[in-house]
Amino acid sequence: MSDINTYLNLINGRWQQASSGEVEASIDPANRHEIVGYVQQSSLADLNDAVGAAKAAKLSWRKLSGSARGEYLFKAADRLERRLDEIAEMMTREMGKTFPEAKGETARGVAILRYYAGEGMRKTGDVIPSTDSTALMFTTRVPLGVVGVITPWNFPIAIPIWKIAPALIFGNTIVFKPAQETAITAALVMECFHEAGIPAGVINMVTGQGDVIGQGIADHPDVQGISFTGSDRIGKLVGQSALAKGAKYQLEMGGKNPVIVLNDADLDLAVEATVSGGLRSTGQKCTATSRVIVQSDVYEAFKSKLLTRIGQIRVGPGMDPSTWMGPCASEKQYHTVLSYLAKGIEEGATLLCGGSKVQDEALDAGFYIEPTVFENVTSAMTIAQEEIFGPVLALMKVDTCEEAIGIANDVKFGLSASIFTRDISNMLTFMGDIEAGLVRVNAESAGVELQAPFGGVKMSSSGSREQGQAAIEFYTDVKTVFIKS
Ligand SMILES: NC(=O)C1=CN([C@@H]2O[C@H](COP(=O)(O)OP(=O)(O)OC[C@H]3O[C@@H](n4cnc5c(N)ncnc54)[C@H](OP(=O)(O)O)[C@@H]3O)[C@@H](O)[C@H]2O)C=CC1
Ligand SMILES: O=C(O)CCC(=O)C(=O)O
Repeated sequence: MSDINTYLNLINGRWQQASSGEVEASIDPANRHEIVGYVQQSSLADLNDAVGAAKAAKLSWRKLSGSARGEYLFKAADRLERRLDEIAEMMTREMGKTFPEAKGETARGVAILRYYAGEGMRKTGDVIPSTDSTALMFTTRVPLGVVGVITPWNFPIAIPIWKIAPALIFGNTIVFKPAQETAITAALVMECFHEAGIPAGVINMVTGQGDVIGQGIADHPDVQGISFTGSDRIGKLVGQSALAKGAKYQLEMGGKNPVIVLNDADLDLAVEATVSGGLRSTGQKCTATSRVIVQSDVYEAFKSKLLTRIGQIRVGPGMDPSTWMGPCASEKQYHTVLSYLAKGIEEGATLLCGGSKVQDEALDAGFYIEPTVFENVTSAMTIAQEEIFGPVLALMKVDTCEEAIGIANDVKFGLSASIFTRDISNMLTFMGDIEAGLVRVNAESAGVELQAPFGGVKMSSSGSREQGQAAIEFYTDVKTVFIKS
């Protein structure tokens, strides 16, 4: 283990080993024999210490002015920006995303920190006229207290920061449990907060198994709010635990996002957006395109352009500048995707390209899957219903816009959806009838802007919104104040 770094928990301002003394290797998905580093395999004792530290720090943190809290976020943003290449490279080595995408995500983390640093100077309430003319009535906002942040591996910087930054600026303290697959990247982000001089206990990170540390956060009586992104299966467990103890919770749980291509669409634009939305990050985005619903007159032309474009994709290690698409993030994810490919074939979908691991000896040690397109996919099939989280597109042919929207809505998820058309009435019908939190017209299904509300409907979300001004709704409680002179 001598040349490979070991990363520690951050508890009460100190870097600490897990009390179990156990560590876990983080593996490079581009080469399963490469250990990127070791992370702590923590126990509930470590989690209790972290929650205790966050609880002890919460009063002095909430008593600071918003602008004073914002200063720490500005400093953390500066640190992250200075270390952008180094931290982005770690992300690529830990979870396989290409280096340009990892740099883009790290830069997004910097921008999110600065956005919320500025929020510390903005209004937190309204004056409401009372029926009593001698009274002053207004609303103000108070923090929840200790907030638990549980995050996945697919956006190891952006997702933690878009939860942590608003939680901090509105006066909460944090216990953060990143996905174990990307716990080193998370530790480097924590270093940026630590180097920014954030007071001890305000932000704590404990790494370890989800069913121990994540579930422990969800169950802990001193954690008053939980923000979770991940699978719908685990999201439900987190929501039930939070509800049982009376904590506020927020769940973001993925999608089965459709792109509709109508007869009057700009096909080149639609193809480019389908490829980018479906296959960037190896399809591992909750906003990724997975169903492509195409109107019959342009179906063959669209299919042919799509297959030509996909044929040009170069799969390889994320650090290789010629790579367009990297490996799946982990062995578990790789096997999950392979099992969906087998299921698609078994249930009668027709394979147009891809369909298996990449057949290239040079890539044998990595978790590489070919970009895959199925056609003759029906809504009854598993690959049209479940989130695959891999480089897989399902083509579905329809006759009308209404039929397309009906199929698009025929899933339990409702995160993002896009349509390609030049017809304003089709755009308006889509905007009104599609069951999705993010509606995109002539643009890919992925692509979230930090200043706009983000979240879904149905099983994609617990109903609240993240990012932008919407974040204040989750990370604070409203107090209505009535003062009589
Ligand atoms: N909406 C999205 O953006 C994402 C969706 N997914 C979907 O989920 C599938 C599985 O991915 P996976 O990584 O296993 O997602 P999970 O939902 O298992 O993991 C998300 C986070 O929750 C933690 N966790 C695991 N078990 C519990 C628990 N009982 N209580 C609280 N927290 C827990 C995980 O920890 P740890 O992993 O360290 O054990 C991780 O930090 C993917 O194939 C994809 O379909 C996955 C990631 C992101
Ligand atoms: O599309 C994006 O940029 C964000 C996607 C996302 O939040 C996710 O995959 O979890």
